[in-house]
Amino acid sequence: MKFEVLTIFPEIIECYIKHGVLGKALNKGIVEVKVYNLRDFTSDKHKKVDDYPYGGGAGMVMQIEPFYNAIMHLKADEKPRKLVLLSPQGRKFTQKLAQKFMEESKAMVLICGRYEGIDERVKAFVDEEVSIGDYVLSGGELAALVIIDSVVRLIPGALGDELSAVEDSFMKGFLDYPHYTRPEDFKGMKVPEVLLSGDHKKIALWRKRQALKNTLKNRPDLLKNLSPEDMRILKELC
Ligand SMILES: Nc1cc(-c2ccc3ccn(Cc4ccc(CN5CCCC5)cc4)c3c2)n[nH]1
Repeated sequence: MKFEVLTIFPEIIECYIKHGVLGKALNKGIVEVKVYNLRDFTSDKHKKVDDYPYGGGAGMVMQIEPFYNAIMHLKADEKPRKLVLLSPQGRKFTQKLAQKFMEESKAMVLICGRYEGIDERVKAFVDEEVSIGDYVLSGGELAALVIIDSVVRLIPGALGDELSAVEDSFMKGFLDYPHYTRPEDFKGMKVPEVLLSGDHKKIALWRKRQALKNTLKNRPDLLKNLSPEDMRILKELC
């Protein structure tokens, strides 16, 4: 899968993608990330990318021309790609949308604005407008990285054999169970006995109960379409 990122801060993207799972996926050739500096698609000597908003108002707005020039440059190879604009006003990004992007797109262009946003006319050239949450970031780059990271985790082989995105809690529809590792006793804080029992059936049931308990407490909105077994466990918790 190929990601092409349009931004005025390429370093933000370039720095992050070198590390962890993403870095490994890049080294394995499972993923390719190309970052383009929008200033390279300006036509003035000052490489201007923003201007005052028509109609007045605080802050600056990013001009359409650098976005248009960059998008036309990418489209010159006539390869299919999904163009995604990051914005506070976009469609909410979820694990389900990450799965859809991974399944449907061979290549994605992630368009990152800054300042108070970008000229509305850029939207005529994009396929999706996406928000990663109901809060205002300083620009689209962090949102782009969230999308790249969560989509790459879903690519078969990206996580290596020892990990699996399928186990990620949001894939199962509720929150994760608690995790513990050595030491067994840290200043009197002990690991739950069941996890030391070696009884895998009991451990699995304990984990399911804990996951449902966490979900009931923090994200009851996720508790729909439960299996009869999960519903039975949930009823015991109430
Ligand atoms: N999920 C998510 C995505 C983003 C995001 C994505 C792209 C850009 C480009 C610029 N900004 C900063 C920014 C600052 C202020 C406004 C305008 N105000 C917002 C609320 C009232 C009016 C808009 C935009 C971005 C933010 N933020 N959060």
